[in-house]
Amino acid sequence: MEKQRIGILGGTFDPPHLGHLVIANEVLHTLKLDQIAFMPNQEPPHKARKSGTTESDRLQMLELAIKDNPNFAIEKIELERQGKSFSLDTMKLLKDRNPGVEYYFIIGADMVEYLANWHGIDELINIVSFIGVNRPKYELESPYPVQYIEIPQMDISSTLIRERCKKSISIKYLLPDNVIRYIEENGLYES
Ligand SMILES: Nc1ncnc2c1ncn2[C@@H]1O[C@H](COP(=O)(O)OP(=O)(O)OP(=O)(O)O)[C@@H](O)[C@H]1O
Ligand SMILES: O=C(O)c1ccc[n+]([C@@H]2O[C@H](COP(=O)([O-])O)[C@@H](O)[C@H]2O)c1
Repeated sequence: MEKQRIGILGGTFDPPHLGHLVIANEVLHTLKLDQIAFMPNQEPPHKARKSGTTESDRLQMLELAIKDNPNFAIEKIELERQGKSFSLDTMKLLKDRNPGVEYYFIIGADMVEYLANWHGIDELINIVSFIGVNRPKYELESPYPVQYIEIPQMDISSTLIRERCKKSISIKYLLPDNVIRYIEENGLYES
């Protein structure tokens, strides 16, 4: 039987935005994958989260963001354990749980540049295939094996959205309307 092929888009998703959705869709179709699993981390290994949102906020926003796409799913494995979410630990666990699945780990160019600093990267590259996508202001170059996929450039980040909310600047069209409603109804990112 052929292995199932799943793309993992790991992230903090604080909040999820159109950049994430476009990446997922482009990689899904270019590589003809069976599914893209959005994988929210518990605690990002390389940056501090100061936005004040809860794990439940991030998860609910992600659920809203992907709900109309049958090829998108959420992988909650990193929310099951406390502490920094090192991708090596996660992917070993996922491979053990699902030996019949081939995993493609999708990263933006900022993470491609940072790959040398990932915990246990030399082991991780033997477990997953890395897929790199372009992102404005970052180079798509790495000494590690990364397959590059060209996507429409989008200079959108969660940081930009949080900053705009703080200054009461419109975030319309940068992320799905139902996620914007969640942010407004729950007063996220206001201070
Ligand atoms: N606009 C974008 N273009 C390309 N890749 C992106 C884009 N936004 C996010 N990514 C990639 O998606 C993954 C998850 O990103 P993350 O959830 O940290 O969003 P972010 O916008 O980078 O967040 P923050 O601004 O809070 O650092 C990372 O691999 C990141 O490189
Ligand atoms: O394992 C690591 O050392 C490591 C270092 C930096 C980032 N990552 C993972 O890369 C993904 C994108 O990170 P982020 O913070 O941009 O959302 C997310 O799944 C992180 O857990 C993993």
